[in-house]
Amino acid sequence: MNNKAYLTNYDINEALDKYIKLLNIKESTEETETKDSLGRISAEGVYAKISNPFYNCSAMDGIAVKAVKTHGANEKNHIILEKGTDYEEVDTGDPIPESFDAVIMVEDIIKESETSVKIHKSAARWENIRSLGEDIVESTLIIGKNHKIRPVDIGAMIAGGISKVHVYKKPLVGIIPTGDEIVELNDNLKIGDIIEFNSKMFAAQVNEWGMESKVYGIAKDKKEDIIAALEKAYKECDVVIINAGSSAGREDYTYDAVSALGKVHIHGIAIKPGKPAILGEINGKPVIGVPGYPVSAYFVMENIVKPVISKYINFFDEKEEIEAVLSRRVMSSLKYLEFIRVKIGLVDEKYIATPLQRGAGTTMSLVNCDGVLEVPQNYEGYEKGETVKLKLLKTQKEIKNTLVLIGSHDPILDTASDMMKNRNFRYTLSSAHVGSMGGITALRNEECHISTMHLLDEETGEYNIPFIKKYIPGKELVLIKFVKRTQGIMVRKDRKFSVSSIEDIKNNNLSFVNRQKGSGTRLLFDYELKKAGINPEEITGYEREELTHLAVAAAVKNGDADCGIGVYSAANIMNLDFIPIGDEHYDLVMPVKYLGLESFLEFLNTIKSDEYKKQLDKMGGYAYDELGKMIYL
Ligand SMILES: Nc1nc2c(c(=O)[nH]1)N[C@H]1C(S)=C(S)[C@@H](COP(=O)(O)OP(=O)(O)OC[C@H]3O[C@@H](n4cnc5c(N)ncnc54)[C@H](O)[C@@H]3O)O[C@H]1N2
Ligand code: MOO
Repeated sequence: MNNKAYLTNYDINEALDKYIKLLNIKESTEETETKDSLGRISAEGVYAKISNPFYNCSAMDGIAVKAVKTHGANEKNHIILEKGTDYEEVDTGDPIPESFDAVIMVEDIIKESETSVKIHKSAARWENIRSLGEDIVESTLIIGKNHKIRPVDIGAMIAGGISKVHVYKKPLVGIIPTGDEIVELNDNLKIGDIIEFNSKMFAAQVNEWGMESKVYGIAKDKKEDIIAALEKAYKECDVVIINAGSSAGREDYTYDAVSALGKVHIHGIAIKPGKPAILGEINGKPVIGVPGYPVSAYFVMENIVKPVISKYINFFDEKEEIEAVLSRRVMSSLKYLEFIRVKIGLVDEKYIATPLQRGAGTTMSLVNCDGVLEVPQNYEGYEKGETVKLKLLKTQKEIKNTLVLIGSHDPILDTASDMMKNRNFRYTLSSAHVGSMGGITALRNEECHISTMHLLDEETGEYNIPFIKKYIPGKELVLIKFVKRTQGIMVRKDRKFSVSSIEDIKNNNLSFVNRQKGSGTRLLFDYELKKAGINPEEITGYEREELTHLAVAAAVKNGDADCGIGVYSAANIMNLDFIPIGDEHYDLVMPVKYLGLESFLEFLNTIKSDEYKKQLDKMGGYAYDELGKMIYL
């Protein structure tokens, strides 16, 4: 260990202010073809060189006339005009021949001969003429400075005679992934390898911000190697990002490498995730150490790297903000500004935000989140039900078109979600897997549109309805039959033990992986244990919990446990053997008031389709003879 272990805890805004002042970034500009300038930022106001139109021209197909010659024409009194002296034929956009000052539309004339027409309506001066500069007058401002150029701006600039435009030069951002265990994605991965993907995400972010990126090869965790990579990159690029090695470990050399070639201004910022970020400089160029964990890395890129390097182009798109009601309490450390990923649903005209996993290594939480809640430093957090401001990572329209499902997990939800998008890209199914009882709670608290559950009432042998009546009384709900599915014991095909029943798990002392409390599968397992007269303590691994059928199957496949309980399809997907223990009802429940939601109708049509049922057959272990049947509760 070394002296870097003590990081500072700089307020992010103070850190940015200080760093940006020290760097004193000077933007540079270049000329680009106007037609290629989409998304670039204008470095000066653009003024029209010519007017548009730059001569008086006809706005319609017809004839150019002298207005005075048409006066007196009406339905009763037709006037005859002679070609050449009284009129000339013109098409839309044609210049108005000299001495003419109005245009009559072709629909309003009657041809008398090849050289004469009859009119029954007089024309006012300048009628149907686009006069010089009607659209753009020479010397007027088309777009201002520091403006992100859009397709319409390109059109207007070219109409105004601007073939080239001054824009800020895109900074070239060099990205260096580091680490001995980091490898490019390949077909021969071994235990201990970490797939390199951060640099690809960074490059895409930089491109999205309107800048250029260059990803370097992976530098090994050796000080000399990192210094060599950094030296090359800073000479070739305007900005350098070094990924990982930012904290205080034995092999974290970013700090030393930046110090060897330049200076570290700040190491350690009061944000979570992302605290070990390093803000340094080599010869006036920003060199930023971004933490290795992908989620930390994402937030450091968006909240530190982006505002700093946007100084090269004097612009960045800010994320849209909305207000939402929190569905759970959010606790946060007083020490940091915390970025919390949230799922957002529009339920009953109100945005509801549900916090997602907080781990810094959970890339999927970034994929699945719709927005970010920032809990300021010195804040303990927010209470459930509080209205908070969120930064959106999706559009409000996308959120509006999302059916929010919270409840029990089954792989057929992924299939439905995928198929629904395929049928109509506008609608999305967002499902959060919190178990059947979690689904009941979400329905009761109005956090979701729809829930999935499989809850067996031991007394009556009936599924789901007794639980809904007990836990969500007084709400108008509808139960929609989904599937009957087979649950069973999942085991590896190459097992060296025998198992044909729940009793065998105990008798053969097999290690087990369980589902979380509140999940229907957990209740089923407990029910089966009780029936067999087995005490949970007699099951090795009873306390180890996974959140989904697939996670249980993966643990069994990986050899972390001998067996687990789940649905047939999960065993099938993971190529495991399956010993059935019984069938159960996996149903949908929703408030009646959502039956008309467009996203729900799309979902319902999807799961009722032949294509979907074919897919269920392929996955195996599902019966769907009642699918879609509605029972009003
Ligand atoms: N003793 C301490 N340990 C850690 C501290 C600390 O303060 N004291 N801070 C933790 C925090 S917070 C973070 S964040 C990480 C920062 O880690 P580093 O920046 O030093 O990065 P590494 O340890 O080298 O890597 C961490 C982790 O990141 C993933 N990774 C790295 N590079 C890539 C890449 N190019 N593509 C994809 N994923 C990558 C990988 O999973 C590494 O294991 O340190 C904590 N530890
Ligand atoms: O700062 Mo680390 O970035 O909390 O995960």
